[in-house]
Amino acid sequence: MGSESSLVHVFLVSFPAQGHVNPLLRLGKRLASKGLLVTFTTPESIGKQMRKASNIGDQPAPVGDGFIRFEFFEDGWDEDEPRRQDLDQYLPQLEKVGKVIIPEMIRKNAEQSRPISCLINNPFIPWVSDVAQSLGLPSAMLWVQSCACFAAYYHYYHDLVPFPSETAMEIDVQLPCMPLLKHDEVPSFLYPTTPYPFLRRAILGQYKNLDKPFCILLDTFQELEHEIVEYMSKICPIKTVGPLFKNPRAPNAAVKGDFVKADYDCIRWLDSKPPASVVYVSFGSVVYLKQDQWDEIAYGLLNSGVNFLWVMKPPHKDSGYTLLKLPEGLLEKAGERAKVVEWSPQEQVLAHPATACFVTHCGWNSSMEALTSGMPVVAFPQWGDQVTDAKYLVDVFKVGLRMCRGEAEDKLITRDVVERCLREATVGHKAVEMKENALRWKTAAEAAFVEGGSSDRNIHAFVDEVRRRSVELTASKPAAAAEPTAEAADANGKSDRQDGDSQLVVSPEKNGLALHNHCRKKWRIWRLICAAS
Ligand SMILES: O=c1ccn([C@@H]2O[C@H](COP(=O)(O)OP(=O)(O)O)[C@@H](O)[C@H]2O)c(=O)[nH]1
Ligand SMILES: O=C(O[C@@H]1O[C@H](CO)[C@@H](O)[C@H](O)[C@H]1O)c1ccc(O)c(O)c1
Repeated sequence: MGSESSLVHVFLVSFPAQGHVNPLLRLGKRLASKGLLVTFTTPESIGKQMRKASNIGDQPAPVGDGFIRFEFFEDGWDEDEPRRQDLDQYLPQLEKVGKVIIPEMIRKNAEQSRPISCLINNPFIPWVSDVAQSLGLPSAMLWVQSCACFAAYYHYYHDLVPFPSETAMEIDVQLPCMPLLKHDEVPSFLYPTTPYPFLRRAILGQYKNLDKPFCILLDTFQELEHEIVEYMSKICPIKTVGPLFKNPRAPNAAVKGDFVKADYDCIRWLDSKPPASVVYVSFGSVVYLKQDQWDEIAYGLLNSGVNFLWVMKPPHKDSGYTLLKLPEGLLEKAGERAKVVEWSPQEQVLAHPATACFVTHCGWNSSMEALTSGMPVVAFPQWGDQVTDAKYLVDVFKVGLRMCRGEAEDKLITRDVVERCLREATVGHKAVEMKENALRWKTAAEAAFVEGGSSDRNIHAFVDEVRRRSVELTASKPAAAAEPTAEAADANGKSDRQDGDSQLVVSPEKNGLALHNHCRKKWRIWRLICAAS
């Protein structure tokens, strides 16, 4: 392991949501384990929660051959600003502030002998690749959903195939190398009637900037989405690097990004239960069901006779949702059969031998975690990618059964249906078949992430490319940075990339680049001295 400041340094910028932070942080740990210095950043509003819930310290944490460290930034709003819950207001604010503050953070890191060689962002904050370009730095993007969803949004954005529209609401969608998607299996933000047009805008924003990252990393694996990965890799520079939540070389479980402290009591409770006897129920960090649906699920769980572990997180105070309650007396009736927590250590729950199946909203992180843990699912998708993930989990990967088709159907799933699904998922031939398939995916996932597997090779190639570009950055003359060419000046401060590969960039942020080079030269001298002594 090198000293922290002698390593190639990548800077990860995350949108502040749990489903975004988790995969980017996991990528960070993976990159660190391969010998990079990784700085992870997201707004302080979330940083504060992460520090409290996940023991994030001020010092760089060693992970494998490298290190990970955290720097949070102020998004310019008060701590309790309710507008953060409104993406149409929050995303422009984040962009306005981020475009100023991220370059400052990068400059500071260079001054402190940690020059940055690459920026990586996740969706909803595509401007990070503009920042990288303006500083003459390479950038990459981590897509945090399936490759199938990546392809669906891509084809929608470029208008390549017909999607449901106001005049043809219920058409099925045929995308290349994908199963036929019924109108309600397409990512629901693309429905003409979506109540979340702001989320469509947020996701599609990334596609405007898709030519900027030199690489698009996907938290999936080649063998899982074989055909569509192959197809999309002919169009975009994608690399599958999942499942990211497994880090075979350097797990460093101490570095976590939970916003809420996980309740480990539930693991002790699981320890007391027989193998494959517990249904785990969680709808992730954003989905919030209606009270009447909650009641039906509660009675379905009670009537089915299964043990159940249920995550009931309180809603954000500004979300407009009211606290969901369990029907009176239900927990008393369930007694030792039930455990309710506000937030679980989900990875451990899914890996626990007592857990039989997972009732999930089918967010992509939960879907990947279930597949990789060999855990069958009962799909209860609501919106966005969840409806497409449910289709894949049930019909393509064959590890689950469907309890609902999504929020757009506006249908109450009754306690009888819940009970029937839970029985089917836990006992009988369907349950056995789903478990066998899930275990096959677990094995395939392991083969992808172990040393030499498809995802490991892709991470390795990515790290090599970051290193190569870092050397190019170092080799580029500070003089070039200090004197923009006429062409670059004409480009009004935009980067002056000569070809796809060259990162010899003239930018208005010339001081940043000059500093980068200056510092890297200092290191090389320092390393020579160390080697000699
Ligand atoms: O009680 C819980 C519920 C969720 N998660 C984690 O939160 C993330 C949720 O991401 P996902 O994409 O599944 O759903 P989202 O919250 O983004 O809708 C996953 O990594 C889960 O492991 C967790 O640790 N404990
Ligand atoms: O994080 C949000 O949405 C979740 O993102 C996951 C990764 O893209 C996805 O798999 C999951 O299904 C989504 O629930 C999110 C959505 C809306 C919003 O206003 C947020 O602040 C975050």
